Amino acid sequence: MKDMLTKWSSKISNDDKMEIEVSKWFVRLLEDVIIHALFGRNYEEYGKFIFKLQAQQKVYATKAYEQISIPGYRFLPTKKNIIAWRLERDVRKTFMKLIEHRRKRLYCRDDHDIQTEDGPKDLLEVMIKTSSTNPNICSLSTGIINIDEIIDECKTIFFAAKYSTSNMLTWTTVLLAMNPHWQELARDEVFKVCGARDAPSKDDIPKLSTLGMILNESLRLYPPVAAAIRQAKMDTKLGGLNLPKGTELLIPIIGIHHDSTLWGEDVNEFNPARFAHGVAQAAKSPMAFMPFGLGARHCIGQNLAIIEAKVVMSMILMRFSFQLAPTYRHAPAIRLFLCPQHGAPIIFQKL
Ligand code: HEM
Repeated sequence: MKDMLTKWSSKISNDDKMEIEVSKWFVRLLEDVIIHALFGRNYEEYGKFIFKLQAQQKVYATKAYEQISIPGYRFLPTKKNIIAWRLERDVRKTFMKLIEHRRKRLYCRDDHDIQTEDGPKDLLEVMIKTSSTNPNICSLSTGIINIDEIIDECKTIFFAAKYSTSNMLTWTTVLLAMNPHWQELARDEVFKVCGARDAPSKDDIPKLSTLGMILNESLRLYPPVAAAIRQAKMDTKLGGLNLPKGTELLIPIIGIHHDSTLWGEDVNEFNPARFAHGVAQAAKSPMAFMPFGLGARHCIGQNLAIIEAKVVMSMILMRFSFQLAPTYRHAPAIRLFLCPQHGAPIIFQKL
């Protein structure tokens, strides 16, 4: 993070202003955070390679999402499908290599000792330890989860964590650029809570309540994940609806967040104060706010995402004031995730 801000500062000479397209920077920042949290420092190369492959996958997935879906089409060996299948194979192979390497380092040394008695250092280590009930057996199939499940979890986290959190940061920066009053309130709070520290400490994070309200309002107006999907596992009665087993439901998170019967007449306005008394009091229903989904399968990364966003936004607010660039065009679009279609050019000035 400090690296990114130093680069921004060096682009701005003296008290000049500088235009920065923030969405690209936030994506790169999130890649670093995820690689370190999931794999640890030594696996940067693998991580970067997987991100490169997934970025290509996203292009194909977005195109497929925007096209009319013809049943069975995805199984045909068209040029696009062949490329998509190859990318999927390569992602899997790279994860497999990485997990194998890590597992060997953990358990399969010559002396067959467990390498460390310490607690797990990152998420991958947690999963590897869960996958093997007997660490002296060099296998990933004796435990609660197997290698295919570990790979699937890694794929989801790599993809979901990067684009969702970077979009939240982008929209929050755009909204604070559009609303200088709230930008000022957030900055005042950051200085008051963090004092002379150049980044918030672990104890500062929960005290940044205005910033928390701003992040919630940003997630309400521009939820990075615009909808969730559920399938009825059995014949179900839901309110007045009878849902036969197998029925798929699309829960329109973005629609619920913009429903004036739940949020009031100012539903389309940026008003973080609506969250002043907590999420449950912000709307007519305590379930109306669902940027991370609801229920047993809600997002596992919710707390991490909010901590990341508080750290990033407060470090920016400490150093710069910012406003929208004249080239900014407001055009939210769903490209798998809800993002600004033409990017987010912002003008930064050193404080
Ligand atoms: C602003 C950031 C984020 C948003 C808006 C977001 C949103 C969501 C949503 C809406 C779901 C689906 C929940 C449902 O179906 O009910 C989900 C699932 C998930 N998210 Fe996130 N997410 C974010 C960040 C993260 C991060 C940082 C991670 C990982 C470190 C993560 C990992 C996951 C995983 C693994 C699932 C699947 C959970 C399951 O199926 O049990 N997400 N997220």
